Amino acid sequence: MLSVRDLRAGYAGSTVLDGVDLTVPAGGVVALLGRNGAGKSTFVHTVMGMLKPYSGSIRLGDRELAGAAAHTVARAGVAIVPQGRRVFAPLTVAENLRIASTRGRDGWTPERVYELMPRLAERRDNRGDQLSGGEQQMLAIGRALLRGPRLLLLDEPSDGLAPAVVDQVAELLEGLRGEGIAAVLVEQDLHLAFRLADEVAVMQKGRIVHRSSTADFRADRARAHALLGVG
Ligand SMILES: Nc1ncnc2c1ncn2[C@@H]1O[C@H](COP(=O)(O)OP(=O)(O)OP(=O)(O)O)[C@@H](O)[C@H]1O
Repeated sequence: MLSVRDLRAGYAGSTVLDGVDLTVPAGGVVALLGRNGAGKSTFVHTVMGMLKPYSGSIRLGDRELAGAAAHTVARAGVAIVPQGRRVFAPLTVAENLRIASTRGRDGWTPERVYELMPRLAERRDNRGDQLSGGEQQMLAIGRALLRGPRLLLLDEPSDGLAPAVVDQVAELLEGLRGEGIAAVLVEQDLHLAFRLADEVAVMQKGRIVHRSSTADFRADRARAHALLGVG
């Protein structure tokens, strides 16, 4: 589904991604873990076409996307839920969803998003900046779904949310499992990552240094500690 090979990218000539190899099977969820500054956000931005790679390959199915502009990558079926959520603050929930759903691909409509997230339906006339952090996160996910993605890039969906709200976001993302949407989940919250992901990839200094099933990763606490500095 997603197949990234020897991807190199960075900022103004500096190298952050130093030869990343990562595959995500159709419908599979891979948690991308790693310490601060490892290059996880840079990776999702590069896959999304927001940052042009220096070299390497990003294939979605049989389509090469390395170097393509973000709107081309989006049309190919990739959607991002960016870190910090980035909903349009002056627009209402309904307006935020409407501008994201110009194509209504794969049957995703605002009504279907409201069914999945009843809280958003209740808040449909509230402005983006009147929403709680959790509601903003749900709106950001709803906006991404309206693109009808085959691959969802989630950059720290738990960031800044209270544990109870993280739980709601987790339930929402679990509810998407049957949709066959593949996902790369960048996450510092290991409980959330383990709950949602089938597989774990660990990035260190712009390279993938470990890849295993989530179950295997969880079973080896010493290795998790060595890779992530956590117990
Ligand atoms: N816009 C930018 N311009 C220049 N350097 C950047 C930019 N964004 C990130 N970097 C640098 O790239 C490196 C990787 O950052 P990145 O945000 O990809 O890491 P990360 O693994 O997502 O970290 P975190 O877990 O803290 O979000 C860091 O050294 C960072 O300072």
